[in-house]
Amino acid sequence: MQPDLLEALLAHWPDNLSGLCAFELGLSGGLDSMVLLSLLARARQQRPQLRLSAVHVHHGLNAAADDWVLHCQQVCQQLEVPLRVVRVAVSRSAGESLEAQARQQRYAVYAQSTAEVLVLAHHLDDQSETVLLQLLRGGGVRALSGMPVVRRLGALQLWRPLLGFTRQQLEQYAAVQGLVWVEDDSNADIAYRRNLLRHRIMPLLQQHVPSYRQQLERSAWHMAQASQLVDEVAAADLASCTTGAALDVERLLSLSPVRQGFLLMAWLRHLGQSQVAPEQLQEFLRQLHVAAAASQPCLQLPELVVVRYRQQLHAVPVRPTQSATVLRFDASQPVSRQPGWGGRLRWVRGGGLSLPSLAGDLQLRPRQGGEVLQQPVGRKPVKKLLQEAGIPPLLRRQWPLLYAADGRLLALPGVAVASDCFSAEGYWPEWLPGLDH
Ligand SMILES: Nc1ncnc2c1ncn2[C@@H]1O[C@H](COP(=O)(O)OP(=O)(O)OP(=O)(O)O)[C@@H](O)[C@H]1O
Repeated sequence: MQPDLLEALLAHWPDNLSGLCAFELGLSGGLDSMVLLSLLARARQQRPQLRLSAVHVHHGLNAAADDWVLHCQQVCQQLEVPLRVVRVAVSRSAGESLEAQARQQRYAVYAQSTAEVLVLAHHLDDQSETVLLQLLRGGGVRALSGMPVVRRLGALQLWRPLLGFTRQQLEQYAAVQGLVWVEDDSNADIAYRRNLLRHRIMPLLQQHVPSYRQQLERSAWHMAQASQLVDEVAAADLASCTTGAALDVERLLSLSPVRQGFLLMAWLRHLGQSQVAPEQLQEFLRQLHVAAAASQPCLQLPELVVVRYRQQLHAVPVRPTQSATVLRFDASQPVSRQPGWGGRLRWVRGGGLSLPSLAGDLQLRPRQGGEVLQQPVGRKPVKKLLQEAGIPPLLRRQWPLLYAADGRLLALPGVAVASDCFSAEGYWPEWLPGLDH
């Protein structure tokens, strides 16, 4: 029997959305979002506090795109739902597929919503396709968890109230309500894997395993449970292995191999690197295990590199900006973040640069090559000092030099200070490489 969709929607209104009033629906003009528009407009009659609006993203990819806008405008006007139409330009040149780019742009538009809840019309068939697609891509537990009913999207809540209903149920609702919608002809193109599943594979599954949607949904639920457990363990491990912005190698390696991998993944995700191949992580961990303390395994990612230095892992930017940075010495603020340098400068009292040498505008400058620093034994090349301190080559290249207001080289932070500026009561500059998370 066809469930009453409106009744079900109202009965399953998520607890974590109670108290929120401003809802914006992502309206493509297709069947699914037209059904949801109708349902939410009717729900508004029973929940007068609900403020409903809609957003249509015009990608301009389809010849009929302007008609879709018109259609959305007409229906929204009839239902007295304010609609914003946002035009975006999808470039055909970049490496990603058009689909993926269009999707990213939609999410960027959603994220700008002034509503409290952004509502999308994904349904149970979409969920089955998503899980199967992820399986075919070799996705991990997180990807195989499918789409959650509610999740955060920046400051918003993202709600998918139709995940419990099949496409067929939505079609029946649309027929009963006399809804009109637009068809996106690209949905028929089986060159897209999702469409291939929808038009060729799912009908076969339907024939032989009619409950496949519910079974895939069940598996996704198990995966979501496992994924949450993994996240909780990884967060606890991360907290116990983090020292400042770095990870303690000994503590990391004392964990079981599987926890090491998930911990590293959680750390990198905090640093904004979510696309890390598990094989690359495993190889890095293997090298950390076997490499002697003096050797320097590193994990190379598109935007950052993870290196071992003094038994800690540091994530440093691949291309730090490293333009000359002016700073003032302030004993009351011993640590300062230096984002362009991918690290922090810390002052430690007792044996370091004398206060007179620290007066005025100091500068952090990148190495140019050929610099020398005054040492008790004479002037010593910076390159040599960095090598002797056992700093990995990659960090050596980006190590900042500290200059005095008069342009003299004062220190190689964390390594050596100019001996003619030394005072037993002075301040030692420490360089703490690594991005904060
Ligand atoms: N052009 C659009 N403007 C506004 N909202 C849209 C638009 N296209 C799709 N949506 C919303 O997103 C929902 C899902 O649509 P679709 O499956 O095409 O998008 P997707 O974000 O690529 O999803 P998936 O994660 O399944 O790939 C729709 O039901 C609708 O609510």
